[in-house]
Amino acid sequence: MRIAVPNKGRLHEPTIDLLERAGLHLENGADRKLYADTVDPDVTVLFARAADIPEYVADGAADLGITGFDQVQEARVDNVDELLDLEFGRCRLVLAAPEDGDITSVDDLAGKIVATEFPNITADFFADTGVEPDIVEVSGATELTPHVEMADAIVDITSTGTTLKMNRLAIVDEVLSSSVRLFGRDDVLDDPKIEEVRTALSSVKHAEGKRYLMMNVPRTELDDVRDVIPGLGGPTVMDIADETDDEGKVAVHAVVNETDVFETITDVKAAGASDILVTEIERLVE
Ligand SMILES: Nc1ncnc2c1ncn2[C@@H]1O[C@H](COP(=O)(O)OP(=O)(O)OP(=O)(O)O)[C@@H](O)[C@H]1O
Ligand SMILES: O=P(O)(O)OC[C@H]1O[C@H](OP(=O)(O)OP(=O)(O)O)[C@H](O)[C@@H]1O
Ligand SMILES: [Mg+2]
Repeated sequence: MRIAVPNKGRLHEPTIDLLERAGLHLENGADRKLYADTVDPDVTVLFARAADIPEYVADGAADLGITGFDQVQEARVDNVDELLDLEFGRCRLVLAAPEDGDITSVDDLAGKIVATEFPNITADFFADTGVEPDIVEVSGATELTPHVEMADAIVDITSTGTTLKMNRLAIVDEVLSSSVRLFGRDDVLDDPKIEEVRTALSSVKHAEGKRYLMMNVPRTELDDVRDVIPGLGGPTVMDIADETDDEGKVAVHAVVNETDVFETITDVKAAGASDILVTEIERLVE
């Protein structure tokens, strides 16, 4: 089974990092190589441009792909299904025009020119509005085009808004909201290996922002401690195998949201817990 992932750019590192955390460690993958083996002999990773990945999957060069939702939409592939939102690479495709110009709404673009790296998404967006500007495809530096009279407006990616601001462009409308997705070709989705990979990746996402809390609690205080743990489901309670432990303590383990850890420690301590340990969680398979 082959997974196509971005070969460079901003999505490359976080994608490799995610595969590694999911246990799909890459092997024999030197810089500039086009593919790498993984610890799983059935899984190979292909490196391709973020924009080409949907085609790779649709055509059968790869079975699974990881790239931005914007790229999947732009490729207009109809034989791939989304399997998981990986929740990084968040950005928006927006319609933007010069801050001090005449274009302040979609309607102002009738008969005008819009430049974009995403002509298909842009065409679909305008088809829904009934306004039909000319769409000019560019391959980068889209923000420049309104200032050199190539276009009246642009459809481009924004996340922090810095690039738009630097180029004195204002958002007119939102076209699409994107993040990185795992997707697969529909004729291979029954393969159990696909579910294995999906589960491994989603277990990393589930573990994000969670901590594992362990503590010892006198049996007599167990109910009080249990009451103050905001766990995912109830905490796990285990006997401590210690014959000399005449107090009768138990070990309590719980998965807690990172944001609740500080308060929970204070609360369980006050309720009688001791020897409290907090650890990170690599993966959480639900
Ligand atoms: N500023 C951004 N913030 C968040 N995500 C972004 C941003 N720019 C691009 N992305 C996401 O990354 C994907 C790949 O972007 P792009 O093709 O521009 O590659 P890149 O990482 O910029 O590398 P390069 O442009 O050097 O090839 C986009 O389709 C989008 O999903
Ligand atoms: O809202 P911002 O945080 O400023 O991000 C938006 C910019 O990010 C992307 O460019 P990128 O940095 O990938 O450069 P590129 O044009 O070389 O792809 C995108 O094409 C925008 O220009
Ligand atoms: Mg880019």
